[in-house]
Amino acid sequence: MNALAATNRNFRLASRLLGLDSKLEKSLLIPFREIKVECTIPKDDGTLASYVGFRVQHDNARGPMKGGIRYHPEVDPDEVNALAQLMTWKTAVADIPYGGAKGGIGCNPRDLSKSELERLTRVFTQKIHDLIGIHTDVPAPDMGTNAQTMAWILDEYSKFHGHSPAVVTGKPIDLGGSLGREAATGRGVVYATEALLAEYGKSIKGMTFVIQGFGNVGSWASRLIHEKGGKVIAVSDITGAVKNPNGIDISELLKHKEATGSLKSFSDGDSMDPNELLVHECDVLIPCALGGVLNRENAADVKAKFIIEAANHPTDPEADEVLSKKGVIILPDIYANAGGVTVSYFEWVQNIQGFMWDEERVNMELKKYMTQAFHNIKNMCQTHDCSLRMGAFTLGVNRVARATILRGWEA
Ligand SMILES: NC(=O)C1=CN([C@@H]2O[C@H](COP(=O)(O)OP(=O)(O)OC[C@H]3O[C@@H](n4cnc5c(N)ncnc54)[C@H](O)[C@@H]3O)[C@@H](O)[C@H]2O)C=CC1
Ligand SMILES: O=C(O)CCC(=O)C(=O)O
Repeated sequence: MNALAATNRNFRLASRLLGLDSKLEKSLLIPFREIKVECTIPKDDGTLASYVGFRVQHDNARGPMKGGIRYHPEVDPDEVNALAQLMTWKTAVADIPYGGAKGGIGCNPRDLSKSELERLTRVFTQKIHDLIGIHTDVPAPDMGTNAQTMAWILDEYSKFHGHSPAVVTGKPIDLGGSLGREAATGRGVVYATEALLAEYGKSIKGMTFVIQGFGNVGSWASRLIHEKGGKVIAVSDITGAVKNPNGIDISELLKHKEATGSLKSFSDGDSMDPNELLVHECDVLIPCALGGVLNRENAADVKAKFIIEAANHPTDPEADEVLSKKGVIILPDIYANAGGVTVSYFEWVQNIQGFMWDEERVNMELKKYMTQAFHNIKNMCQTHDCSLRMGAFTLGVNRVARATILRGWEA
């Protein structure tokens, strides 16, 4: 099932649990606006190359639309649509005053030089600058993009609209970024994991973790879990996978990756088949890379007791069913990875106030939001006698539905 069909399915299940009116259900599913633009840039060798960029603005009932921009070869309209919709429910679950959006460009950032990436980002911004804005749609980083990408968007956008730091979040600190934003998604994953494990009388210390993806989210989650005494026994990224049953020294792995650009040939662990990683024996599995990685092909073989969805949409509905039957507890993406957008919200607030918070305050507020959201999800699980995924979906969808009705949807 593709990402959009899966997301629509989860939304509809939540809508039925909430007893939403069918016309409202339909209106909440249809995106506010879908943008598709052609971006042609000169490559460094003087030839021209064309790429397709997307921005899907899903819903703005609760506030400006918010969500990352992804650079990846598999970016397609359905996936961006699904990810935009997930942002709508995610911002509502986190209870931050935003709607949902997502963007992407179908390209492989690893094949582009820094100056080619800059040109591509600037052309994309030129095509969408009239449709984004501080109070309409605020982009941020996602897979394949980072603080530098946001700096280029800010610069290009500001040529048309004047200096506007709050138009993007996840910016470099020197351009108005927030302390703590870079680590925020991984840190939020850790707070979410702690909240979940506490329900089972467990804590991170001493438990074994397997982590897929060692980019922004995966590396920060690994680092913080390692610092809290968790044993990260296997990690993978696009370059390969490494395991060590005694626990990988994450600071050494970070240094190795920095020096070689790869997880290969790490001396403090053995290399392993990346396909084996998701079914490796562990207490907690944390996918931090692509969507759809847990599917009908591998779900039955998963050995983890807990899955924390740091990636967006890592588990397709078929796998969800198999894993639930096996008793695996899944903490859903629209909650587990909400730490990133929550600190993006703090960044936007700081830009609008023209006042910078210290990192301690950012992390303390993040913990408060993540803990509160977990308790709200649990309440929904009790009310509707449902899984954590449906608890999160009913929480998010209900808040968006209420805002939509209050704004006069029936008029
Ligand atoms: N950056 C953020 O603040 C947020 C990111 N997310 C989600 O977290 C996930 C990761 O995002 P980032 O860390 O920002 O991206 P990133 O681009 O910094 O890192 C992605 C990582 O995934 C790895 N990867 C790619 N293909 C892989 C494969 N086939 N097998 C194993 N590893 C593979 C890459 O090598 C890299 O280590 C995505 O699903 C994203 O949507 C969710 C919320 C916020
Ligand atoms: O920080 C943000 O605004 C969005 C992060 C994002 O794209 C996500 O949560 O999937």
